[in-house]
Amino acid sequence: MNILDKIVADKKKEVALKKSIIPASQWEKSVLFERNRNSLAEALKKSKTGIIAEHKRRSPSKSTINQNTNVGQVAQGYQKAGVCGMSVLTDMKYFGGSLEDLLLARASVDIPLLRKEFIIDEYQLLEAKAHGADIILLIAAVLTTSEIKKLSEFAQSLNLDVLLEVHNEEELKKSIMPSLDMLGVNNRNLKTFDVSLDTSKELSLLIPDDFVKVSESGISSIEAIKALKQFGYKGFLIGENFMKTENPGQSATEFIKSLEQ
Ligand SMILES: O=C(O)c1ccccc1NCC(=O)[C@H](O)[C@H](O)COP(=O)(O)O
Repeated sequence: MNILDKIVADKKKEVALKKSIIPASQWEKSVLFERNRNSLAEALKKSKTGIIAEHKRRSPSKSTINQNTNVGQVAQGYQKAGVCGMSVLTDMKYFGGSLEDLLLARASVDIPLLRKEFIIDEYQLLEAKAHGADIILLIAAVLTTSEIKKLSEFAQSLNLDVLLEVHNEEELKKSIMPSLDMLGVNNRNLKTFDVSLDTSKELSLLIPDDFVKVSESGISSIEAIKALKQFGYKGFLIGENFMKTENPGQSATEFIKSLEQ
């Protein structure tokens, strides 16, 4: 079993347990359910820099990155830096995140917030909405075409942006549909952890122009972003490069300043 299979197997058990404890109807009572989304897709279309900064304490590929974070402070630092949006990992077992992290980030900033999670069930979309997310992630490697359709249409009915993530041509071909707002190419193979920015470059030509293109993972230099922009990318998801420093917000500020020069 590869790591992605393990994560998804654990996630299925976690979601089943949560559903047995907290009914979906409970999430619909959250005051955040009435909140209008702050669209990441729209922010990226207007932005010159396109940075989406992630809150990531640890990961299967890198183990501990930054255990001593205050998610509210990190969110404020990212907002002050001028990022287009923030990604908040909510998986506890493999990434040390939680839905509370998402809620604390929401309480601290107005920028678009992505719930970074392994979504397999509509219940998780209700949780995302109830904890202040503006965007949800769907990972093509773990979903069928009909699951992507069902989940993305449900997300849109909840007024959430949908970022669909692919890593190869097969995943891309099975996923393209009108209920997606952004297409993300993950440069990291989630089964082997190999990272190559060439993945974004190679797949870019196959992504229809009507989707906002996002390049994800392994990005740590201004040069890499300039090169990816040539391939039509408008968004750049960066986690470890900011989170491994003592002050992720400050690191994002310096990065964005260099990008603007
Ligand atoms: O980051 C991992 O090791 C990982 C392993 C298995 C599944 C997902 C994983 N990461 C999720 C992400 O996509 C990244 O956190 C995100 O793109 C930021 O990547 P980076 O800038 O390389 O931290």
